[in-house]
Amino acid sequence: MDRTADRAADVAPDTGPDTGSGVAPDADPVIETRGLTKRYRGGQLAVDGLDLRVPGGSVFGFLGPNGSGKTTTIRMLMGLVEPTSGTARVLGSPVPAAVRTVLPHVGALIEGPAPYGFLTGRDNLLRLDRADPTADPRTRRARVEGALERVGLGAAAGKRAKAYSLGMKQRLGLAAALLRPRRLLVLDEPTNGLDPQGMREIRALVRELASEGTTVFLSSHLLDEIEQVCDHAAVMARGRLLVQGPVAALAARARGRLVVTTPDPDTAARVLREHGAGGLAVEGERVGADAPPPDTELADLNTALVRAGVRVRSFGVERGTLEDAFVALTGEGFDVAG
Ligand SMILES: Nc1ncnc2c1ncn2[C@@H]1O[C@H](COP(=O)(O)OP(=O)(O)OP(=O)(O)O)[C@@H](O)[C@H]1O
Repeated sequence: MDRTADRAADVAPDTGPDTGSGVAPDADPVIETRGLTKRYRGGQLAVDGLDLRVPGGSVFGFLGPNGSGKTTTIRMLMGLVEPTSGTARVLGSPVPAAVRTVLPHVGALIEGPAPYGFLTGRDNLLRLDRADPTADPRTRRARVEGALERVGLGAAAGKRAKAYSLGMKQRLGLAAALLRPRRLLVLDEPTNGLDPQGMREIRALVRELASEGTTVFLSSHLLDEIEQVCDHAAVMARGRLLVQGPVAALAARARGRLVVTTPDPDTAARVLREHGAGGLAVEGERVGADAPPPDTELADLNTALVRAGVRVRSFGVERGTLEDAFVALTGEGFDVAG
């Protein structure tokens, strides 16, 4: 394993391009853990010395393959699982000690949502709202209708929940979390089991909520989901935090690939090799190589290709992705099956 994987690295917020998140780097953390660890009774070390910092106002992606410890972490943050050691603060208060004062400000969607199947979606929400002693009964209807509309369940509100698809149940769970204003939303794999359209809708909703100032902490095993929705991320593997920071800075750590498209791929590969390029791969008319070090003058490389008679159709460095960063950190592929 790469040595950098032995210690979680923080990526300095100001090293990457502007993420457009509007999150000040020194914003008070909404979630902060120190050495948070969970060893299950069977001896399984599910979370190992986690130092997590989620800035206020961020859309924070908690990324890792299945089994990397995301759900266990979320359960510790919500006071559902007792940590073996370490500390955690949510909205500035220690959990699990202060979980009763913290949780009313946190909307959580953990595990598969389990509405009452014999009740309609609307009646499920009315029931939940009624169970909340702080909810004003006079505004209950409006609150419930507002939450239903927000998640796109307005038209299906009168159907029994047992007739709902998984995606509709997921939305109903989100609507329940949105019945009162929340400072923090914690969503465990919110798009799991959804079709592409359902995924797009949930992602758009997450962005909308974030734009209103709610911090969103969402776990996912989907790299592209984190890149699309989140401005900050932490990457987990085997219970340990590999890296955290702004998504743009994380992706920038991966050097990306130099890609040349040409009808003369063999000559191009030879010239690149002669100029010290590593990781060469030829695929049809596409020649890829590890991106050269930042001090390399790309124009010189291009000139060398042309001088050698390579007809260059396109030439450039493709930006590194979070997946590249993950592979660089772990030396492994991002295996969603765990
Ligand atoms: N209640 C439990 N008892 C024993 N081991 C557990 C328990 N819950 C989870 N584990 C183990 O802890 C490790 C981390 O699991 P966890 O569910 O936190 O990971 P995850 O990243 O959320 O994965 P997934 O997306 O599959 O839920 C796994 O090896 C899992 O088998």
